[in-house]
Amino acid sequence: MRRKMAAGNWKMNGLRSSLDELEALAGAHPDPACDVLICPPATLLALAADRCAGTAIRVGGQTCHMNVEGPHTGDISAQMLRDVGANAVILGHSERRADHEESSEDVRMLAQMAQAAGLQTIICVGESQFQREATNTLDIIGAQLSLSIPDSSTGENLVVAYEPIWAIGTGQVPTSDQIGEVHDFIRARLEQRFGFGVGKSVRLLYGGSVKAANAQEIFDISNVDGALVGGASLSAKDFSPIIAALEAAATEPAEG
Ligand SMILES: O=C[C@H](O)COP(=O)(O)O
Repeated sequence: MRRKMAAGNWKMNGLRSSLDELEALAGAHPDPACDVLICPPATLLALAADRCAGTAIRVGGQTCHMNVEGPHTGDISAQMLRDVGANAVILGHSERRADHEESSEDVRMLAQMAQAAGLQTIICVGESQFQREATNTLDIIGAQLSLSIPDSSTGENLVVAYEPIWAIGTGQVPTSDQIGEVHDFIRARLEQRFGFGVGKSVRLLYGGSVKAANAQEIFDISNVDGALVGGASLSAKDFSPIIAALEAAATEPAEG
């Protein structure tokens, strides 16, 4: 049975005072029935790792560079993330793909480096509103999966997050059927490429306007193993009920 995962992406939010939220979260979930990961901005990563030491919360980066070190002003390598205590890194988020023109080929190289450095890679895929309306969603997701995910992936070092771009930060959430269709498709593609064992063991997260109010319904969907949460992960008050909903789902038999 796949262990569920609640991942928080703080994006470009958070000052040192925000780290108090981690203590509140750790206090509310001392022994969670799911993985809990927080990905703060790089400025807070080392501090967050220190604050989370001895708790069930793990920390991760939001991207990394494809080289180990060198003349790349402003960039951070996977080894550097690992060095400050990160266990994971989000790669290929649609905001990175749009703001920094990261292609799926770029994402695959970043993921190779990150996996080689011992980081779990959360690789994001998702369609735009335009692509969904043109009924191209599965073609887009299929291409992103095959180009972004490296051959070095395993059930331990790969997590895939399905994040429809039109649902991110908008309050617009796909229907359960829409989420289920894409998650089932991703599962089938992973099984096809990596074999049944590995394909079945990779966790699939849904991301896009997940809140306490809709979490349970989303976690009941086939092949949804957790969530990648943006806005609602910024405070323990908002993230804690999402984790609780996932813990409740973790006690039910896995589907898919
Ligand atoms: O990485 C997280 C996602 O982009 C979702 O963000 P959101 O929960 O604020 O919609």
